[in-house]
Amino acid sequence: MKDLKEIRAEIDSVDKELVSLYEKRMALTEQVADYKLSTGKKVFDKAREEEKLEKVTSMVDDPFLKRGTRELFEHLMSMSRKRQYQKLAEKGIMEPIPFEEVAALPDKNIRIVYQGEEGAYSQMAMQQFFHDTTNSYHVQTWRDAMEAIAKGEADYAVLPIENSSAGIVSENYDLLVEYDNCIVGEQIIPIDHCLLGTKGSKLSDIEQVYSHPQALMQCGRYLDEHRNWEKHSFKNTAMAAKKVKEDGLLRQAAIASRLTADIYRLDILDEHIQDNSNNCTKFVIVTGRKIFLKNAGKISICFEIPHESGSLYHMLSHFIFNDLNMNKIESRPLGERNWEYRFFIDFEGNLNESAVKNALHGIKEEAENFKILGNY
Ligand SMILES: O=C(O)C(=O)C[C@]1(C(=O)O)C=C[C@@H](O)C=C1
Repeated sequence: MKDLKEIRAEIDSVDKELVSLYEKRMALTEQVADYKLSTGKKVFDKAREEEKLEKVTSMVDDPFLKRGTRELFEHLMSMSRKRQYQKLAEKGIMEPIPFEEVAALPDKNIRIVYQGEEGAYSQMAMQQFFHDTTNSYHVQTWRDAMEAIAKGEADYAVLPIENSSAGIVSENYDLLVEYDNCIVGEQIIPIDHCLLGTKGSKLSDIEQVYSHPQALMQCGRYLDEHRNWEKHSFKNTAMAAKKVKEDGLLRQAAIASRLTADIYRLDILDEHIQDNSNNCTKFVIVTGRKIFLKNAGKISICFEIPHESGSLYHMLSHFIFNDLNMNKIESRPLGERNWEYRFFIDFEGNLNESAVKNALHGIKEEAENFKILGNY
C-alpha cells in the first residue's frame, strides 16, 4: 500500500491541474460574457447547460462518479454565470430595477385601509406605524384592502403576514403575488387575546366561540380545555366581537383584543388566553407605487422554480455568492401545478447595493415569475 504522504502528493498535483483548468475555463467564459454583452444574448442558456451535462456525464460509467460529474459541472456553470452577471453589472448593462428611491414615505393627505372593524389588530398596527391615521377606513376582506390600493382608493393598506406562533397568513402571501402592490414597511405588535362575552355572561354560559381562524389557532391549548365549545371562524377578531355584541346571547363569546371589549361594551371573561405569552403578529404596509427608502434594510422577493433536483439550491447560491444574509424562506403551492411551489425569501439589503443587484439579476434570469415584493 502507498504511503499517505505519497497519495496526498499525487492529489496535490491533480488539484493543481484542476485549479489551472478552472482558471482557463473561467477565462473562456469571460470571453463568452463579452460576446453576450455585444449581442445582447442572455447569460443563462438552459439548453446549452443540459447538453453539456448530458455530454460530460456520458463520459463516465461509474454511477457515483456520474452523479459527481453532474454536480461538479452544474457548479462550474453556475460560477461562470455569476461571473458573467458581475461583468454585466460592472459595465452598467444590467436591466434597471423598476423601484424608485424616496427619502421618506409620502405621509401628507394619505388614506389608509385595514381589514376588519374598529378595534382590529390591523388597526392597532396601523396606529403604531403611521403618525396620522385620521383618514383611515376598514374593509371586509384582505382582498378588498389590496383592491383599494390597486384602484387608487387608498394610499396604504395594513395586512397581517405572520404570527409568531400560528405562522404565516398564507392568503396574504398569495395576494402579494396576485396584486402588483409593493411592501414599504412592517410593524410587529404584541397580540394578547381575551375571551369576550355579552354583558352579564359567565364563563360557564359559553357554548360558541367566534374569531379569526388565526386567533383560534393561537389559543389552541385554551380551547382544548373547553372542548365542548363550538368554534366558528370569522373574518376578523373585531368583527367577531361585534357579532357577539349584536346578537346579545349569553352563550356566545369572541376571541379578540381588550380594546374591542371597550369598543363593543363586552365583558372580559378570560384574558391572556393565547398559547404563547410572547404572541405577536407582523403586519406589512403596502402601497401602489414601487418605492423604497434610502435606508431600507430588508428585501422580500418570490419566484417559481422547476420541480427538479437542485433548482432551489442553485437559486440560493446567488445569496451565498453575493454575501447576502437570508433571514426567511417560505413556500406556497402553485395551485394549478400540484406539488410545485413558489418560494418567498426575505434577505438583508438595499436595492441600491451592487451585491443585491447581482443576486436579483441572477435569480430573475434563472427562475420563473420572479417578483420583488418590496424593500423596507
Ligand atoms: O456557453 C455559454 O453560453 C456560457 O455562458 C457558458 C456556460 C458554461 O459555463 O459552460 C455558462 C452559462 C450558460 O448558461 C451556459 C454555459
